[in-house]
Amino acid sequence: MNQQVYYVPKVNKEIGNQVSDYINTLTKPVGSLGRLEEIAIELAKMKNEAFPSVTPPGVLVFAADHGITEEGVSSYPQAVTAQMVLNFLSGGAAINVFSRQIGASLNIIDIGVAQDIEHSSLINQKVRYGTGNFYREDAMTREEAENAISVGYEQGQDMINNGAKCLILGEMGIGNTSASSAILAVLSNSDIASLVGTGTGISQETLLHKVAVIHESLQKRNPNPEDPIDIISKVGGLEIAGMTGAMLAAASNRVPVLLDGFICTIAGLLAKEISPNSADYMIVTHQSVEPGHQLAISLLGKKPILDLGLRLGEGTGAAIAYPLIQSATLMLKEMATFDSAGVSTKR
Ligand SMILES: O=C(O)c1ccc[n+]([C@@H]2O[C@H](COP(=O)([O-])O)[C@@H](O)[C@H]2O)c1
Ligand SMILES: Cc1cc2nc[nH]c2cc1C
Repeated sequence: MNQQVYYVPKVNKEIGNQVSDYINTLTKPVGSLGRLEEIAIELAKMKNEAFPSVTPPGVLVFAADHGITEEGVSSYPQAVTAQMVLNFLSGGAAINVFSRQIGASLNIIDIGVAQDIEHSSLINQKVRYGTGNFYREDAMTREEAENAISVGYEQGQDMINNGAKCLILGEMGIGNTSASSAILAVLSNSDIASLVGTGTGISQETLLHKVAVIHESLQKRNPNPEDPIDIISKVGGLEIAGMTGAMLAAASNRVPVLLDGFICTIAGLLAKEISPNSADYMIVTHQSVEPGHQLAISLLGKKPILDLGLRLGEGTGAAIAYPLIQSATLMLKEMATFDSAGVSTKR
């Protein structure tokens, strides 16, 4: 296997206990800020700081194409990936709107779009022109899978070096719910039919076809469940591997990562396979409509914050949840304690 090693420190449980005690001294009934209190404690453990900050956030959107689209598994043509990249670059996509709303820098990375795109703001890190159609051939070579992870790692590191205090990861790739479902079936040893969803919105008839295509592909490709690089190279996606790499960079730097929907969470599972401690730096921001998402979240050992019926991708759900995570940090930093405010704790 000879896989590259990514060092990720353990989170600091001790500081988590201290912050938990401190939260109980703030001017509110004990436990009354519910999930926000848990998030504040998690952030403190990740950052090894009593008063962690997540401001400013940095958003990375990885775009790539999927050869499996040749099998008719998506309701949109492959060309939409490149068209949406241009839309991201001109500021009109949902992730542009929400990134502006939360004051985030937004980087768009072409890690494997099937056509050349010329734009001064595009980060061109194309590993190859889309994946191979995994119904007929491997999605990519092992080397390409490793390169895509390295590209993601470098992009994550750059965003952190430029001052991002948390990373929001998103993707764009027509066909990537098929790749993600295939990866999840391998990692969870589950029946593919229970995981596959309608992605961008296919009919029930096409859904049955999608299940059959992925089922047969898995039999033909037979990825090794113990080897995440093998899984990526057989049935994966370049943008998925890119997000995995960015998550490893964040975790190595003790920077929290806000996970978006189904595809992003699958990248999280791969990062956890590569470096188990990395999962401790991930926050699952929402529950996507894709049926496999619930299983993926539970394999990460997480609870989603929001359930808004989202199925867009691009990092949008994570950007929408960001203000709540910021609220958790501001609660810690700005609320008065009973002592300092002269408020009584007992009747
Ligand atoms: O994030 C999600 O949970 C999600 C669920 C369904 C679809 N998507 C987006 O839709 C595209 C993949 O859908 P599909 O049907 O082409 O496999 C891809 O660009 C994703 O960003 C995203
Ligand atoms: C229009 C469109 C926008 C998207 N953003 C993420 N995935 C997408 C898929 C489509 C089809």
